[in-house]
Amino acid sequence: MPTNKIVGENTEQGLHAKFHLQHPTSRFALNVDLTLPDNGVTAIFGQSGSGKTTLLRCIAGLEKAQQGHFVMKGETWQSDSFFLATHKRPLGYVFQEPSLFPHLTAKGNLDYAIKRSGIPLPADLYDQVIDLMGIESILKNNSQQLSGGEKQRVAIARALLIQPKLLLMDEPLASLDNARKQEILPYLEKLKSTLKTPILYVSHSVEEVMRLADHVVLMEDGEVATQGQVEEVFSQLTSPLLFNNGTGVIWQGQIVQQDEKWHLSKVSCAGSDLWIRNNGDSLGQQVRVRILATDVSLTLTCHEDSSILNRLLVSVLDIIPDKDPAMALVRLQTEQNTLIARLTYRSVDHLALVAGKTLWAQIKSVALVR
Ligand SMILES: Nc1ncnc2c1ncn2[C@@H]1O[C@H](COP(=O)(O)OP(=O)(O)OP(=O)(O)O)[C@@H](O)[C@H]1O
Repeated sequence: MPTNKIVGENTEQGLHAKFHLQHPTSRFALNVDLTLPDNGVTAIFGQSGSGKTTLLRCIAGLEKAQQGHFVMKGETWQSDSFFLATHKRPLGYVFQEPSLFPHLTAKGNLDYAIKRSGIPLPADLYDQVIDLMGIESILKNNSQQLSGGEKQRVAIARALLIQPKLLLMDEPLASLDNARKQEILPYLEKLKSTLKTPILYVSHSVEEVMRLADHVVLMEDGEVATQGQVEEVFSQLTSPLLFNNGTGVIWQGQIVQQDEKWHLSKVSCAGSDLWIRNNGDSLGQQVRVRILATDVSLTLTCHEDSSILNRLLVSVLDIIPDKDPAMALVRLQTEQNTLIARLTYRSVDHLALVAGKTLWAQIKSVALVR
């Protein structure tokens, strides 16, 4: 494979994707110019028809954009004068539907992919991937006998065994029912924490994005509406897509104290401490918590006589109208994070909320998402 280094450009790190594509048969146009991290999970998030799959297909070389540039860690896959064919791009692609060969066993599907990749497999990688996806016991099963969730785990293992430099996942959970989704999500979390390969993960599920993503690209009408760290994007409230029942924030933290008596753990999140139920996480562990806007209420004084465990001193950043005309989303500044409370306008008026006002946020529930 050619190395295709771009001379004179600082592109040794990160992914650079620039595409302009106009489908001849539709009004849709993709116009993106993105620089993304070359590690962790980047979620491509957006409503149906916003261009998420088209972007992934351009990166894979499955869609030939009128103008296309793609450089990964200094290696050009596409430019004005160069186009690396899809089968030569070192990527794994996991689709919504697992698409295994029906006449082969799970193992047969994996062996076929390894052989086709032509890259020698390090001795321990096979076992590591099988273990990571938890598919040891189903390897001998014919792929037609596998459940939807098992098929998808085999398909992910297959994508990993070709040793990709980039893993593209297009709504890998979309064809599964909720129970199967919940079954696979822990495998994806394990994958993310074990694997060094960057993952571009297309989804329109807030839950999946909040659980898995480090970085988020929000797509609207073929363009990038916003992008950034997952905590940043969800606290901005710049897009109508972020206004729904799942509106809330994500905080990164660390377990700093265990309370054996009450089965609680204290999570320190950039200067704000939160008590959560002890989920068996060990001291020092990095965790991610999600606080829904509907679980935050505001008081002018600190209510220590309340059943609510978590109270933080906050100041009002801004007040944004919700989709429901009776409701407002109040963005709040904590020590170093942003918090969002969903209140009625009547409460906003009653508390005389204005930007800069200091008050107490009571957090009814904090969910551990990782
Ligand atoms: N081959 C094609 N020819 C014409 N139009 C297309 C083609 N492929 C996609 N489109 C259109 O491009 C737009 C973006 O489609 P795309 O599949 O990228 O969206 P998406 O955000 O991935 O949506 P979803 O979440 O529903 O999968 C849509 O309006 C779609 O109808």
